[in-house]
Amino acid sequence: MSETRDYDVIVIGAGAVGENVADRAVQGGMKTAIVEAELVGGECSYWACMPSKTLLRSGALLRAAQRVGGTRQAVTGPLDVAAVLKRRDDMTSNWNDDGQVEWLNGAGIDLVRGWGVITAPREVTVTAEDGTVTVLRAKHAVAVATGSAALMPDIPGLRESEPWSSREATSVQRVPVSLAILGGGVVATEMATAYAGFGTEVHLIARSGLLGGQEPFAGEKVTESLKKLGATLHLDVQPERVERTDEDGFRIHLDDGTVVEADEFLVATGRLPRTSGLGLDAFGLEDGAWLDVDDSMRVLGADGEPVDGGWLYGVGDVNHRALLTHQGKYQARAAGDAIAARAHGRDVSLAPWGAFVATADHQAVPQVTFTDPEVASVGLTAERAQKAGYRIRVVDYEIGSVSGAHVVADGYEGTARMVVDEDRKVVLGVTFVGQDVGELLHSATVAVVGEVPLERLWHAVPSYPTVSEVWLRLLETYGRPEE
Ligand SMILES: Cc1cc2nc3c(=O)[nH]c(=O)nc-3n(C[C@H](O)[C@H](O)[C@H](O)COP(=O)(O)OP(=O)(O)OC[C@H]3O[C@@H](n4cnc5c(N)ncnc54)[C@H](O)[C@@H]3O)c2cc1C
Ligand SMILES: NC(=O)c1ccc[n+]([C@@H]2O[C@H](COP(=O)([O-])OP(=O)(O)OC[C@H]3O[C@@H](n4cnc5c(N)ncnc54)[C@H](O)[C@@H]3O)[C@@H](O)[C@H]2O)c1
Repeated sequence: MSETRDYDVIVIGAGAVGENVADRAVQGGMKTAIVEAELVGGECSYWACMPSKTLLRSGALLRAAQRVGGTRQAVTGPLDVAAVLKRRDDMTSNWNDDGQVEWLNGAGIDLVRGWGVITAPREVTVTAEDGTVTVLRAKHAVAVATGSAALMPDIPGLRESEPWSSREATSVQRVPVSLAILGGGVVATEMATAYAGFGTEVHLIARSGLLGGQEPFAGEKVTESLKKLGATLHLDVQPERVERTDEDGFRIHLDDGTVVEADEFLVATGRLPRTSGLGLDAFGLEDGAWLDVDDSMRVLGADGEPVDGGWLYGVGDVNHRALLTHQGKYQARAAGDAIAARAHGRDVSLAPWGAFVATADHQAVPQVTFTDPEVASVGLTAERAQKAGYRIRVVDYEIGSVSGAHVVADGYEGTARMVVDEDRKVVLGVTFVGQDVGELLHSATVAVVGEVPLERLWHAVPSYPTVSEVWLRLLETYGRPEE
């Protein structure tokens, strides 16, 4: 026997993204249910952003204190790793989602716990852990916000050796003496920074340089800093095979002949979409593939048209546009509002920068990588801008030469890059690398999204003495455009 319930909108996946789709739909007058198989709050709250940033924060502060005369003398002890883990446990509410469920209740969203599968157009069948089956029918839309999972590459012996994914690395209860990490991306570099700060012997194994896709100096500076933190870097190599040691550790054979041994092995080689077994193949979509969507997040079929008349949405990691919480939540606001507007028969324009579209996904995505130094970037790198056909000029400035940076840290080291569209005299992209630059990023995002002309940016005066004065230095280095 199964119960059937009717809604306007059903959201599958109660991560940060699904929660926001549901919230906007409810605010648009839609009766909405959200389906969740694990914890309400999803990856970000329990195994990604929040625990990882908490694991990084204490080490970052300790090092920041050691860079300032006066506190350097006062703060002399090592990190209290147990206290760091305790703070992380508090941040994840000990992997209990009561608080988030309370938020759903307050927002007027019905929670249905269990595994959701799309069993017919606008119909989701949910099987709870105890076997209870509930059939949910939506009058208007089903939004898939099922996120992504860690990708395990095909390396002989890797899967059988049961390495860590980001889930184990962020929820660790006993820090290992040694840790090997595979990957040169965001998860790998952040976790290498966190664990090196804990005193773990870290081996980072990457098939190329670090933080590919960012401006080259970002990866170079993070490489230097990881070495300073005591990590051993194995760059431009691949594991050939992996085996367990008699001591229950890992032995990783690299293709340059090096053998790395470590107590734990974190694989951080990207993500896979959580779309397998969701029932999407019945609508002509490939099972287990990323979802292709339009700017209002309607899932598109192979013909480039919204699937089955347009009731199916794909929001957040699952559409592979930008695997970031803030960008997924931005998509969610657009999708939730578009769903409600369409349900009310209102026109939903897909024109750029409107209320129902996630235009910024295309070339104005901000991201902070919380390594030490932090890497904060938005928009296009010089390489991407050139590939996109822009006529550009690149302006670099050493952040350490800014007075505000001298105050923040003795011998502050960092670099800023501004990529300018020479035809329109607007900023296409900005990258800051340095201590605490994450908090500087939103100024760049406003400049890029607002397409603020450089001549007007000269009138946006950064306060003295803050690190933000790097904006003035970038503009001065570029030269004042003539009227
Ligand atoms: C280690 C790490 C650190 C990160 N740090 C940052 C950061 O600092 N900043 C940032 O912006 N991004 C960060 N990210 C990326 C961020 O975590 C993701 O972009 C974000 O979690 C995506 O949200 P989502 O709601 O799309 O998916 P998820 O958070 O994965 O939520 C999807 C939910 O759907 C549920 N689900 C899946 N299938 C079903 C089904 N069939 N039925 C019912 N429920 C289902 C899952 O249980 C899950 O709760 C990090 C990622 C990792 C791995
Ligand atoms: N601070 C943040 O914003 C933050 C933090 C962590 C994760 N994230 C998000 O989570 C997503 C996943 O992070 P990630 O670090 O796993 O992915 P990533 O795409 O950033 O990096 C993957 C790395 O693995 C390497 N790789 C891929 N396949 C490989 C293979 N077969 N063998 C060896 N190396 C291989 C790549 O060269 C790359 O260096 C990212 O897209 C990121 O946006 C964001």
